[in-house]
Amino acid sequence: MKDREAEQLRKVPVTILTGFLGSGKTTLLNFVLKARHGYKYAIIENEVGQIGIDNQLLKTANATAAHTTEQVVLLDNGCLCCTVRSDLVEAVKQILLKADAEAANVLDGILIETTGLADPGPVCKTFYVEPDLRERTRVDCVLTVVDACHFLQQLSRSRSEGAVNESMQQVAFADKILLNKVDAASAASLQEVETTIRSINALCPILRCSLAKNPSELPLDELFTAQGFSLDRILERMLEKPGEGSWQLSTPMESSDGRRSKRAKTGGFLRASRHDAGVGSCSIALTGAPLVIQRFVEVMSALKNEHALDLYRYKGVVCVKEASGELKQAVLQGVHDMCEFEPRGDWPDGKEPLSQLVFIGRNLERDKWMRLFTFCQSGVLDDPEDRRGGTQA
Ligand SMILES: Nc1nc2c(ncn2[C@@H]2O[C@H](COP(=O)(O)OP(=O)(O)OP(=O)(O)O)[C@@H](O)[C@H]2O)c(=O)[nH]1
Repeated sequence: MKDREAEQLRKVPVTILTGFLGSGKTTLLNFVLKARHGYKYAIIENEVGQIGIDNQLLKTANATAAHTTEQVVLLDNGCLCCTVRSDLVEAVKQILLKADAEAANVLDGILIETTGLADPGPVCKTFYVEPDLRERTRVDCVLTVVDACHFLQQLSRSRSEGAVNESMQQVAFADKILLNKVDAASAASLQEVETTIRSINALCPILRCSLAKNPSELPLDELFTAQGFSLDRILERMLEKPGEGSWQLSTPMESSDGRRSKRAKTGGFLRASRHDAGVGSCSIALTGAPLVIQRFVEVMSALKNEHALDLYRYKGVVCVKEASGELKQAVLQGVHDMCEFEPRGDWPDGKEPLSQLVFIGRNLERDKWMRLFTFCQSGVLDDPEDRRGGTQA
């Protein structure tokens, strides 16, 4: 295993658990607290309001489960995505201190249950920007519980003008989805829910389950170590399955300019699939030429600055050309304005350059972005013709 990956795996994985009201989050956490599954998780519960009901339910469960040593911490001072990030930092530090103090207390993970209305973005960001948390923990996955019986209804319920559609947002953010209550839904409606989920988030794995009926069927270790944020894992998955699902190429790309299209043959891209409110997924694939790294970095940073609020998740593996002329493989992943981009070795000799990017969020301007990324394919930095092109971005 590479050093970088090994170092990441040494950190305590943090799972951000979301899901609309009543989807089954507390049922899942109760199972985690009560069952003899052999893992030790600390749970951070976020509730808005004066009285923490879920927390009491969880505490009851914990009290009857003497064999567990998990901790439950309640943050009840407001929604995690809005107001209590310092509480969150403090809670995580306390959990780590306790684990350090008890030699036998090997912590398998920290689970954070957000309120049914939270944007997980700022929660993720807290773990990247706070040095102590970054040192000891890693965001592993946004896990979204979907209620198979009520999801379609929740998705289309009327909202005030401009209000966020939380159910849609939670699906859009997900690295993994637990499609819950399958015991109470028909095969046809399950299929319809899955198709709708796919129209919002074309990427994430969907695991059907009955958290109340058959919780022990859940592969907890896989669930809480999904590595949805790991650059190495993203690279691995995309190289393993380059032609699957949202990575398939479809509509041929229209070149923005004939001269460039001769130099850089472009593969195509999957048209954005969208639900209402403009939330959807959009994949872009470019072949025929690498992306000039400085241009790509410039385009990505402009894109995330301009669209930070609307970009829920984005991931990609790209073939970049460095100033030296060398081709490298690089991986990126981001949430809102938080973006990680790192090289992952040389581009394999003889392999045709291929860059694949996926964006999930609102108001995805795929045609415009496609033109911008195509522009990144042209020229080399010391080429005067290329410099002329640079002013057109
Ligand atoms: N039929 C069925 N019902 C379930 C299942 N899982 C949970 N429920 C029921 O769904 C209801 C809501 O479950 P909770 O776990 O409280 O949901 P939650 O997401 O924590 O809800 P909030 O705290 O309101 O956000 C409860 O009555 C559960 O018993 C399931 O697998 N099948």
